[in-house]
Order: sequence, then C-alpha cells, then structure tokens
Amino acid sequence: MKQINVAMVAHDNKKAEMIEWVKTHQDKFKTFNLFGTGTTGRLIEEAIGQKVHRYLSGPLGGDQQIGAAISQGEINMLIFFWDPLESLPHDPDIKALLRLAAVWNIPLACTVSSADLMIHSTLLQDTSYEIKQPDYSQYTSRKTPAEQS
Ligand SMILES: O=C(CO)COP(=O)(O)O
Repeated sequence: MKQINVAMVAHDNKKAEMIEWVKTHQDKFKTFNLFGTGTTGRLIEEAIGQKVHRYLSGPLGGDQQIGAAISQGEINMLIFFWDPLESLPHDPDIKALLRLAAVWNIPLACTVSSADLMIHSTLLQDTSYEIKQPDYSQYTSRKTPAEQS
C-alpha cells in the first residue's frame, strides 16, 4: 500500500488493550498517518509520542467523522476495538462506522488477534498493492421507482 492512513478507535473498556497493542507495534506506526477518535487519539499520542489527527470523541460525533473520512477516501484502514459487552448511547454511530468500512472495502480489525494479523501483512509494504475500490456505478445510475413510471 502506498500510504497508510489508519484510524484507531477503542471503547473505554478496550482502551488499555489498544494502548498495549499500539506500544507493541509503534515502530511500524512510524510510516503510518494516525487518526483517531478524541480520547483514543489522545491516549495513543501520549503513549507513543506520535501525532494523531484527532476527531471528536466517539459519542460526540467522532465515529461519524471517521465514517465520512473513509467514504471520502481519506482513511484506508480501521482498527476499532469495540466493546462487545456493553451497549453505548452512540450504538447507531458505531454500527454506521463499521458499515462504511465494509462499504468501502477497507481493512478493518476489531480484535487484537485480527489487528496482529493485519499489521504483519506483507501487503502493507507492497507499494503495488491497492485496495480494490468497489464499483457502485450500477447503484448510482439505477432508476428509482419514481423514474420508472
Ligand atoms: O466511543 C468511541 C467509539 O465509538 C471512542 O471514542 P473516544 O476515543 O473519544 O473515547
């Protein structure tokens, strides 16, 4: 991949896991541009001393901002340690973010083990590897029911 713009997001019960994981892989991160929701981003910055572009805190709109950045091609990898044991006030935003990662086919890791496998992928260093952009032209040029009559 030519440029890796990775967004990092962790719910409160997962932040310790995220920080430990980030510290373990901080050497690899030196070549990445880091983004994150507000609190996660601050903690990562403090932990490894690397600049993190911080969006708003998740419950204040940060998940939605990251989803928009993915849709605009500004973020091409997401590491999101979401909490499977707690429902949160911004659950719709969380679902929306996970959905947009799937819509735009970006690499997405929601567990430490999947993040481990992702960060060790040889494709990260392969500059000829490009994420396949889904073709939504049929969808965007479809005739809506109103246009068919
Ligand atoms: O709630 C979050 C993601 O859904 C994370 O937000 P913070 O990193 O601001 O705590």
